[in-house]
Amino acid sequence: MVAMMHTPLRPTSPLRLVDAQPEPSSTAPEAIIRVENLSIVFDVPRGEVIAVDRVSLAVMPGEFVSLVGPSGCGKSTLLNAMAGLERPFEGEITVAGKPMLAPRPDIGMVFQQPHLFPWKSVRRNIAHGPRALGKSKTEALRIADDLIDMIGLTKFASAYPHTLSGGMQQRVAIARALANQPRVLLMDEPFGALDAQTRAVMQDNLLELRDRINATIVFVTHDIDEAILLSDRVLIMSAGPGRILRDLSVALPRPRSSAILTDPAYLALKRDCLDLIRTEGRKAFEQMEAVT
Ligand SMILES: Nc1ncnc2c1ncn2[C@@H]1O[C@H](COP(=O)(O)OP(=O)(O)OP(=O)(O)O)[C@@H](O)[C@H]1O
Repeated sequence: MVAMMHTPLRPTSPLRLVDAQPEPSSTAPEAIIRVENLSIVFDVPRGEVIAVDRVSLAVMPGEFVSLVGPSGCGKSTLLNAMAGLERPFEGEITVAGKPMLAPRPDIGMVFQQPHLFPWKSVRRNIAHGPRALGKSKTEALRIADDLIDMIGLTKFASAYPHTLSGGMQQRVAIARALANQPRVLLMDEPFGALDAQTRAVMQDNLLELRDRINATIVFVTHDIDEAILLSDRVLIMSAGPGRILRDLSVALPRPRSSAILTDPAYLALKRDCLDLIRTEGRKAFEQMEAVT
């Protein structure tokens, strides 16, 4: 297990969710991720799907932002675009001041499946990125060893992926994404394939890791508990075409633990979020039915 090193990011404040930004967030000058008027349209046999529709958002350095919304509302498409994986698009995406036109080593990505190299040990999976970026073997392995320590898998450094549990593999995938010391970590339902118990442990691990690496994280999830527990802000997306419906600031003190999940105030806020998502989900379903 990862050593506990909690640094409260914000002063203790009452439990509440509030609208994060009364003004368009894209006006913030020091954002590390800036999305301006982004639209992404896919050609499909029946015409076009507007996956993302004129979305603007900004993420500050060190922020943890979750994207939630009904299935098919464009969360993954938006995240992929931030990773430079989705072209062409209309609008503009800049990360650390540079336009996102292709994947970059300063932006790490973690998917629902770990996608590890099956023929490489844990250590070499994690060392792969630094090696590819020209680090010496010694340096790359040193980086890998530090991260293996951080994710609590020291005993498994020489193990091969197929011998690890799903949660352990996903920890390796996160370490591999961190090996290039990304300024931004993009995570697409990284715990979506895990059982509930492993998922809860992984959420705790990520909270601890995040305090240690201080990376900016954008996190896609279907799970509103997960979003509120982990995030500084939760962006709720609307059904197709994909738009940001609400931008909610999670004013919960850090360090956080799953104990907050039973707090009555938290539960009331969760209910508000779920109502919004349910309404959007119904709309998405009705739209799908109308098309098919
Ligand atoms: N490569 C593609 N070609 C055609 N349509 C696509 C493509 N990728 C996504 N879409 C469509 O774009 C819309 C948004 O998809 P996306 O995967 O981004 O949604 P999502 O919110 O991440 O969904 P889920 O929560 O189910 O993963 C959907 O209607 C989807 O069918």
